[in-house]
Amino acid sequence: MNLFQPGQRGAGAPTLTGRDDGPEGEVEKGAMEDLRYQRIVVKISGASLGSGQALEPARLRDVALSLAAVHTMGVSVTVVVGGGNIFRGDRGADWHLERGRADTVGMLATGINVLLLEGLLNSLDVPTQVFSRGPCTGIGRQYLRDDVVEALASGDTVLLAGGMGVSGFSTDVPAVHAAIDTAADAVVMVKFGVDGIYSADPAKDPDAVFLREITASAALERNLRVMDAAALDLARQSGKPVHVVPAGDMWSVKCVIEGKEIGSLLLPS
Ligand SMILES: Nc1ncnc2c1ncn2[C@@H]1O[C@H](COP(=O)(O)OP(=O)(O)O)[C@@H](O)[C@H]1O
Ligand SMILES: O=c1ccn([C@@H]2O[C@H](COP(=O)(O)OP(=O)(O)O)[C@@H](O)[C@H]2O)c(=O)[nH]1
Repeated sequence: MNLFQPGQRGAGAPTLTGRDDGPEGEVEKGAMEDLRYQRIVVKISGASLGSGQALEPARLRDVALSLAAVHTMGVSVTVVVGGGNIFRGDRGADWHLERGRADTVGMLATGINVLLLEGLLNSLDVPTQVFSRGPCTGIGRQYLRDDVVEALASGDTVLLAGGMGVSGFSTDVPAVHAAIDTAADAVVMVKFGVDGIYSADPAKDPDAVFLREITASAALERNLRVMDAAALDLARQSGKPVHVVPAGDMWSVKCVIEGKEIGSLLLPS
């Protein structure tokens, strides 16, 4: 078992292109045909934005730098941001909230994260457009597929707030959904506290075994909880590959795009 800690490899003072991070930090623009993917959806788990705390500026900056590096490569990116660092619907009972209301709070939390991430990306000269659903409506523009596709075509990085905009989902679902909507090649899920998919939750089962690849059907059958079942099923149906990579390696998304072996691959079938 190999659980990464956030910031493990991002501790230096990375440049926009990540050139200070050794060979895997090098980013060259212009060789698009050499890249594994040219259009992706990145799901950022809220917990990645603050190790231990809800939000840490240094963690947000690492995430923004990693997305800036991907933008520099010329890759088209839609970013779906979670809210679990601030609030999750399944915590509602602690706050005497019924589930629907608690999910509304969770969706609003994704909006806070998106606004902060947008600010950091803009400070790095990454052009962004924010789209939103449900209770986050008013942050950026309403999510409309054609507008999102147009924003990506203009070269802007798209940020999505509010998940699907309705109760009962995690933000893993809108990540796969956005990949379908934007005809993305793949989804990259940046997960906190884990470096990929395991045979069981490695935080609970010391005998959990790392799985380099697994099909979505097998993950569903084995009830693996690295993402929610609805997202697994959507990945299976849509044929979109989903990479699960560690938040603790700030260049993990770039590594996936470059075709390097990192994390686990959920194969659609
Ligand atoms: N089969 C599994 N493989 C990997 N991680 C798993 C698995 N089942 C559950 N997990 C948990 O999923 C978490 C990552 O999901 P993430 O969305 O980042 O966190 P959260 O669900 O807390 O928001 C890890 O911290 C890990 O403990
Ligand atoms: O379409 C959605 C997406 C999210 N949520 C709520 O928002 C919370 C935060 O999202 P998520 O748990 O996916 O955040 P992450 O764990 O990825 O940070 C969830 O727990 C849900 O309560 C929701 O109700 N509908």
